[in-house]
Amino acid sequence: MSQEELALLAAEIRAFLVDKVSRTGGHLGPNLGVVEITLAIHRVFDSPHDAVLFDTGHQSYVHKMVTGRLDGFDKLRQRGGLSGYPSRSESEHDLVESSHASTALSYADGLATAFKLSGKRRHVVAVVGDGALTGGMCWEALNNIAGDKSRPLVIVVNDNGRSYSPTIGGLADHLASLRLRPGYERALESGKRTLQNTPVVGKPLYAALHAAKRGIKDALSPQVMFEDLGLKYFGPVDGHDQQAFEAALERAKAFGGPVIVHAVTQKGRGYAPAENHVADVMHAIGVIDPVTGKATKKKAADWTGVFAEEIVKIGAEREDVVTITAAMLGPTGLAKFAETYPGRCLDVGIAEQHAMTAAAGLAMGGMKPVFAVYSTFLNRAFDQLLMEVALHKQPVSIVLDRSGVTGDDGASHNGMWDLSILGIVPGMRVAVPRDAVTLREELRESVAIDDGPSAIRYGKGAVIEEIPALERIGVVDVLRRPADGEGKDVLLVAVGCFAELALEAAQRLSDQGVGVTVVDPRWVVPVPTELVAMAAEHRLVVTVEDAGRHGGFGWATSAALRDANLDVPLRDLAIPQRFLDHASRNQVLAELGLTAQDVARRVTEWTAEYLGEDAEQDTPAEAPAPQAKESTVDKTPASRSRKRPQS
Ligand SMILES: Cc1ncc(C[n+]2csc(CCOP(=O)(O)OP(=O)(O)O)c2C)c(N)n1
Ligand SMILES: CC(=O)[C@@H](O)[C@H](O)COP(=O)(O)O
Ligand SMILES: [Mg+2]
Repeated sequence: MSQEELALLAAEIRAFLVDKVSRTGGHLGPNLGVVEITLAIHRVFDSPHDAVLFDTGHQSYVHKMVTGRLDGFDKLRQRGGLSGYPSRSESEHDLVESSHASTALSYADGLATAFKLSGKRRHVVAVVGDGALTGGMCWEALNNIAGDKSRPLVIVVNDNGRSYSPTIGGLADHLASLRLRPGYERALESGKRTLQNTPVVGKPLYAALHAAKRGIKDALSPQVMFEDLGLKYFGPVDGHDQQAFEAALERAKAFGGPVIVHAVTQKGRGYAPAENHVADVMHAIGVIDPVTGKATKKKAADWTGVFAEEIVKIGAEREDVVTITAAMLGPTGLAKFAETYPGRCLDVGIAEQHAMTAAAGLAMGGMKPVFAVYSTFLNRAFDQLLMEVALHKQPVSIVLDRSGVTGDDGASHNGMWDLSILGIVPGMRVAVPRDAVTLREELRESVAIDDGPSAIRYGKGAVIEEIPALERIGVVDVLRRPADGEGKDVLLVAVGCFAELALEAAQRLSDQGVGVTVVDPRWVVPVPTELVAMAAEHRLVVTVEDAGRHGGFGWATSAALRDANLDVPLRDLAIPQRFLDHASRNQVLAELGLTAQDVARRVTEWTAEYLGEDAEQDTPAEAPAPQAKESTVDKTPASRSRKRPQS
């Protein structure tokens, strides 16, 4: 294609992105910014012979378009449709299922070594954003990449100055300084003239400052920074100037060793509503009107919003409260806090590990840190939580957003591992609110804890204002008791947002004559002792949670019942231990059998199995086959729960 044709193609791609992503939702801003660099990479390199990697992968839509997946965009991020990230099952051009940031350079280092060892002459090209580059893994990788200069490895730094919000920290300042370089040169020049012409200061000071110039330049120039690491650096290049960027890539390719090509791009490029979107230049959108860029559906009150409001109130009451985000100020609900209390909200970049240990340091220094993070990204900071926070009994509050099934972002973004990993941290306490009222309450309870770590977890989407309790016993809320004339057949333990589902299931069961008590444990780690006592009064315990089954709440409760020598049978409904395909949250939950109808159906089956014929009921006709995982732990043939004799 000629340069004119390429410019037309870029414009067509942008129009296509706006048209499709406005209908499905997805990562619009990042993809509008990488049109030219993606085309250039595919023109200069030979994918899939050459390995092309996108860090995080949310900016791989254009790559998908030019590798034969144009038709898939009608169902982007929907069940059975294109993934929102590179996907190995979709194309041989996708090498990794990226989506957790800052991994591409490590993959690239490994691939380049593998190609070298197997004698293959294949280039590796990794595109990494300025945001992703704030993650520690990138620097571990750069250190190793620079250690072997014989491998053809091209790192494209896609520098748009933003993660969601402007990228922060020393590295970001380094990159930003480049754009200001003419000003920097002029400042140096004028400083030089002023000093030379000032008789009192005179030549010695000028000489000293001149000697320091190299130091100043080091501090301001990313070129020096990368070259000091031993990496060849080309740039900065205008990442929207296709010809210039291709020329830089050709040079990088010819160089033959590890090289950084620094592309300056504009996130949201070419679509005014994105370019003018102050908060995050449409990093990730829902369905919008493509003309105005406005959301077509009114947003219901959500969990993040409730947290956002309450933490601002808590911040007013306690000056020691300091919040932390790993580059997700808006999405985790901390933007208002940061605005209200400047200096008391730390955006540390995509650096969850650092965030956790910095939180420990803040707590040691007398502050009350509140680290708000998506549940799936907590995985990154597990060791820091275990060793730096928990071992030192530091009162860090962790606020886990997007817990449980999130759906459309696919396997990596479901927050289904948090209870499993938090459950093994000594001294850890975890609350799971069921509604907005308990979220506010449990957040305050967490912030009040001063002798160790605690977490509060909630999911994606709308929140109910209040699901009232009949009574609180210890920390446990009783939401429903068996109707008059019904026995204490089933203790249905609903974790967090599943309270509503459990109440509906209980009503279905009551209609069949099964007596159900529904409780919300509120604090799920450790398992409340009151809950164990309640279990002893019932004939069957069923737990239902929006969390991974292995090591989840049902798992832990089962162990607690065993420890108490209780023989009451327990069945747990939770997310099975497998990676879940992308689809809407409700579709995924339905596929897992985590709906009120399915829960009622399973409990009906179990009551027949465990409670004998007196409780046997017909299975509701309309219920589909359930697939949620349940355990067989504590399955006893006894028709009554009983205290096991002490031995
Ligand atoms: C470990 C991890 N933490 C947080 C995120 C959430 N996240 C996704 S994209 C993004 C910003 C990425 O910025 P950058 O790499 O500069 O890419 P851009 O969107 O600007 O192109 C963040 C924080 C993530 N994907 N992985
Ligand atoms: C790429 C990434 O990790 C985030 O952008 C994520 O897709 C955001 O998800 P939410 O839309 O749930 O905030
Ligand atoms: Mg960026």
